[in-house]
Amino acid sequence: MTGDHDGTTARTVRVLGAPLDLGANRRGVDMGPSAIRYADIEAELAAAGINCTDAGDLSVPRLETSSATSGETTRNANYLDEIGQVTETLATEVAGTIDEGAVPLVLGGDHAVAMGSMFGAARNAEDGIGVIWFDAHGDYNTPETSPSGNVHGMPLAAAHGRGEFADVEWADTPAVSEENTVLVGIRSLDDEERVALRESEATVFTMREIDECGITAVVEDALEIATDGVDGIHVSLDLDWLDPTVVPGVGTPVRGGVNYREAHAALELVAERDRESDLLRSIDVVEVNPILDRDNRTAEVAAELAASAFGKRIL
Ligand SMILES: NC(=[NH2+])NCCC[C@H](N)C(=O)O
Ligand SMILES: [Mn+2]
Ligand SMILES: [Mn+2]
Repeated sequence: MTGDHDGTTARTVRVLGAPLDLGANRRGVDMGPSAIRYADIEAELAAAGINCTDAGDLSVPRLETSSATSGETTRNANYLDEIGQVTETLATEVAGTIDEGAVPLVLGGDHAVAMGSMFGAARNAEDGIGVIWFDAHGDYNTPETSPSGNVHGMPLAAAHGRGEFADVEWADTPAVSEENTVLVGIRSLDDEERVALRESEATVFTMREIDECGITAVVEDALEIATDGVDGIHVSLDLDWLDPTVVPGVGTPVRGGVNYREAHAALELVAERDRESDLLRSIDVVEVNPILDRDNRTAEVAAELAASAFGKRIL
């Protein structure tokens, strides 16, 4: 558990910028942390009654100066070694933040940063952690199955130690419990990724389940499954979870996503459950690409959703 907290004692949040873009094949996502700060995440969190400190950005190798040639060192997982250097540092920061009794809010960067967040969140979690993965994509490829070689399509499979990731010690995170992993809002899977997800013990709520049961019922179920028997959960929010009409600034948009209110409803439920039972260990908010955005809209939505996850309410 991450400390006592009954709704009156506010959470302390530590913002960690992770401007990584080596996991995606479209540049610009490295500017995500700046854009989300520009959207005034601190004011949004203050409105949620949150004490917030900003630890700045991790240093990240630049593509321009990187000596790695994609694919050569690690088969079909571009820049995997460089990404590992970043996520190892991030994991240490995340674990340290949790030790201090604060909640790390990781601002991506591409979704590969979640490997570091989960690794750090799982450290010192005796009973393991659950994960709720809000995304259009499964991010369940491995180097063997990925059609793109982009590591941002692999972080969840990496945490579960699938395929080649079983031998990557900074990625494989046994304390991330597969049966406590829940994906929500999925609508784009590659063929082999679909097979891998079906085989896994993770629960997948696709857009179809949201259509049928509504976002509230789905997220309540997700919280139930993710928190069962573990020390807490990591929440990973890929902005492409939302419909591209709401968030134009993402690199891999997929139509048919959740709308603005559904997204808030989901994260408000996370906050509500956290108030009751103190389950939130860490959050990441990823894949905001300001180059593709319009008027910083996607970063604003990212900041607002983070505030909802930490308890900002309408009334
Ligand atoms: N975090 C993301 N936006 N992931 C997109 C992944 C897209 C595709 N499934 C791939 O593996 O290349
Ligand atoms: Mn995605
Ligand atoms: Mn993703």
